[in-house]
Parts: sequence; C-alpha cells; structure tokens
Amino acid sequence: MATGRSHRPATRSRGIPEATVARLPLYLRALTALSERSVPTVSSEELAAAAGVNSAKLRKDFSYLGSYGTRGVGYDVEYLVYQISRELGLTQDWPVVIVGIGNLGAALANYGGFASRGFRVAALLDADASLAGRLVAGLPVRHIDELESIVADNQVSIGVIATPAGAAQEVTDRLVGAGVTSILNFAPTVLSVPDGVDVRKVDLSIELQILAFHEQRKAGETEGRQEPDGDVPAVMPA
Ligand SMILES: NC(=O)c1ccc[n+]([C@@H]2O[C@H](COP(=O)([O-])OP(=O)(O)OC[C@H]3O[C@@H](n4cnc5c(N)ncnc54)[C@H](O)[C@@H]3O)[C@@H](O)[C@H]2O)c1
Repeated sequence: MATGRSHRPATRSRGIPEATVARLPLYLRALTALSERSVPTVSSEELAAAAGVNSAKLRKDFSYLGSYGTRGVGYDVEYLVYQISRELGLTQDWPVVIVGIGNLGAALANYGGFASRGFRVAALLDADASLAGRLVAGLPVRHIDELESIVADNQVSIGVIATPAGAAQEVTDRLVGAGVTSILNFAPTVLSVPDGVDVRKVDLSIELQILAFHEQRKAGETEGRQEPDGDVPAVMPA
C-alpha cells in the first residue's frame, strides 16, 4: 500500500495499470523458478496457477507488455523474464540504504534476496554511535550523519527504514533531502513525503491481524455447524 501525501496516478508510464505492476513481481518469481528448472515455455494457465493469479487476468496483464504468447506453445520463459525485469526496472542495479540496524535492520541486511534481485545494499546506517563500525552481513554500520554523503556518492534512490516509529519521519525527511525518491517503510507509522517520492509500507502485524479476522470467522462457522439445531450463532454479530 502506498502512503504519504503524494498523489500517484492509477497508471504508470506506457499506460500499465498499478494493479498490473503489483502482479509483475508474482509472475517474475514464478518464471524465475521455471527458468531455474530450464523450462523453455509455459502456458498462461500453468503460469497463472504458479503465480496465484487468474489466467484471464494474466493474459490481460501481459498484453500491456506487448506479450501475447504463441498459440499451442505458450510463453517463452526466458524472454518473459527479460521483459518483466525490464518493465520493473530490474535490468539495472539499484543501490539501497537501510536505516536502523537493530533486530529488523540486521535481518534485512542479511537477507540474500536483495542482492540476487539487483538491490545492492550500499550502506547500513544507525544513529547509535556505539554500533558504528560493527560488521553486519559483511558491511560496517555507519553513523546516520554520513547519510547525505553516502546517498550522493552511491546514487542511492531507495531507502529502507527500520527505525522505531518515532524516528521514521525524521529519517524520511533526511533521506528525501539527500535525494532518495523511494522509501520502503517497516516502521509502524504513516510518513509524509513530497510529490514525486514513493512510499511502500510493510507491516507484518497488519497481515497477522487480517489472518486473525479470518481465523475468527472460520472458528465461528465451525462452532455454528456444531450447534445441534444451527439456530444460535456461535459468534454474535457485532
Ligand atoms: N513491518 C514489520 O513487519 C515489522 C516487523 C518487525 C519490526 N518492525 C518495526 O521495525 C522497527 C525496528 O524494529 P527492531 O525490532 O529492529 O528495533 P530495534 O530497537 O532493534 O532497532 C532500531 C534501530 O534503529 C536505530 N535508530 C533509532 N533512531 C534512529 C534514527 N533517528 N536514525 C537512525 N537509526 C535510528 C536504533 O539505534 C536501533 O539500532 C520498529 O519500528 C518496529 O516496529 C516492523
């Protein structure tokens, strides 16, 4: 979910809808798995199932890329990997900085999936001077006061925030002031950013709360089925 003050259009350049953009990484993950198994072609139905998407939607999404597949053969896996990677801007490297190297920041720094997808961790930054110089995932933690020079020297355009919520806006302002235009925010707070800056928010606790909601409903349905006459709902509606 994008947050912040900036109003982003519903479609991106070349008229690709945001909803399609959001599914491209799902197709890419499924296609990469096929590519690793040296599978040359894939049908829209197979790929849709692997990506967890409806196949008509997949065909529509691929039509925005100008990719229609070949009847009876399907889509060329390698070419589609290239096309989607290019569309997502993954054919170039994106240096990122991670700010806040506590439990989460260190776990993110150790996550191999960034580098393998072209997101090079340029620096790890923290306000705690006692952490400076400590190696995390092979990189020395650097003091937040170095943020501006690191962003400029490495042409960083993506910042990852893993600080406590109370520090996240201040860190955002510094990142934006230094020239960062995309932020991945793990802190549980809404960030304000100027136009032209994209913010994506990741919050596992929100995902868990949604699962809790579904669990509660499932439990209610099961208990409801167990009622002898089924008249009395196990969970009273709010
Ligand atoms: N999105 C999620 O799913 C998810 C999951 C876990 C944690 N979190 C959030 O991630 C954040 C970090 O959690 P944690 O457990 O790693 O906390 P932590 O206390 O272990 O680490 C926070 C780090 O941020 C640093 N910091 C504080 N202010 C700073 C500033 N102004 N500039 C730079 N660094 C600063 C601290 O020195 C510390 O090293 C919290 O906001 C937490 O709520 C989110």
